[in-house]
Amino acid sequence: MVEPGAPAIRTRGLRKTYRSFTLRQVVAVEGLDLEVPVGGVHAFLGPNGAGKTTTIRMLLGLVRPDAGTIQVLGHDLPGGLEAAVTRVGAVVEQPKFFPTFSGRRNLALLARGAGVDERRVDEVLEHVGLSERARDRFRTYSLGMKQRLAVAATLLKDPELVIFDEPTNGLDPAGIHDVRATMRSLAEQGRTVLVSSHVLAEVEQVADTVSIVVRGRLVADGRVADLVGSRATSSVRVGVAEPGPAADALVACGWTVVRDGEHLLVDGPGDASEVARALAAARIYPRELVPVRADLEQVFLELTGGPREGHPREAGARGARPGPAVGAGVDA
Ligand SMILES: Nc1ncnc2c1ncn2[C@@H]1O[C@H](COP(=O)(O)OP(=O)(O)OP(=O)(O)O)[C@@H](O)[C@H]1O
Repeated sequence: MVEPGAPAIRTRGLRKTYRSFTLRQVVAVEGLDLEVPVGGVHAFLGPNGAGKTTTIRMLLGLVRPDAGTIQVLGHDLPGGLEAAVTRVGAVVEQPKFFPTFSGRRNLALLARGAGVDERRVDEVLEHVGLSERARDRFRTYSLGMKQRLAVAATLLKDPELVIFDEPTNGLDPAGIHDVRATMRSLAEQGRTVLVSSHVLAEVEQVADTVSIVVRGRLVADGRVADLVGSRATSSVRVGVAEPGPAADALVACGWTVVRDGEHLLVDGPGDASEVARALAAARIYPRELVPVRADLEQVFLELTGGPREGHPREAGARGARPGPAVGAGVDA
């Protein structure tokens, strides 16, 4: 057991540098303080190259840090590595399964090797929703099923902490959905799940808490709901019969307005009632006025330095499809 109140993972001042091919020093992780609470799904987010995989490899004792401390389930690494890893399951890369053996037979072999009762094999297959296909050959599985078999393999030893590194890479929407559901159900059983990703939309729906890293440093952490509520600005979606005059009235208030057909997306007002007042003053009465909650992606873009150029989905207020800009300080 982790001592009450202690996190499942705690790192302090973690640092790792590599030498590149040209002997240039690459700082992968720089003074990282990561804290993952016990229970629930914790998303470890960052753009490509932010140092997520390196951190996970340090947590699993696969890479040696240059500096800093690591505690996993209350065990100090590297001394407590053995005690820690027996309580941790990790899905870090495509595991090697025998292609011509069934999923069940592959797991039975792993169970035997790990000294785990073979009855557990059927439990874990059931858990990841593979019971019906358990006797089919591994090579006939879809990518999502292969990924679920990998999760099942890590569950054989009944780990308290399950770590996924980019688990949805290469999966189709159905596969992504399945992996997400598996993570959620692991958390509901009281386990701690750490999942790294650079695809925010995929983890936002499943994560309770989050740490965001950029260039090896922590830039934000906390509950997803708190982070979204505190960091990103919200906007208001307005439906009006005559968007033109309405946009003029709203822009005159100093707000940013993006037009999307008969809707306007307004950034800047404190809440929807300010928009209603401004429109009423111009004798315009909207048929729809909806606050648009900011999402984790918006927070992420704010923290990681903004959108990639020329990518409309990331280039402005969420909720507005790119539309003609109609106001000063327009965001399209
Ligand atoms: N073995 C290595 N040798 C040299 N540089 C490395 C090595 N492994 C990682 N790096 C570099 O360290 C930095 C962090 O890489 P890392 O794979 O940890 O990031 P990441 O956040 O997992 O990225 P991604 O989302 O693309 O998987 C990158 O600049 C990467 O090129």
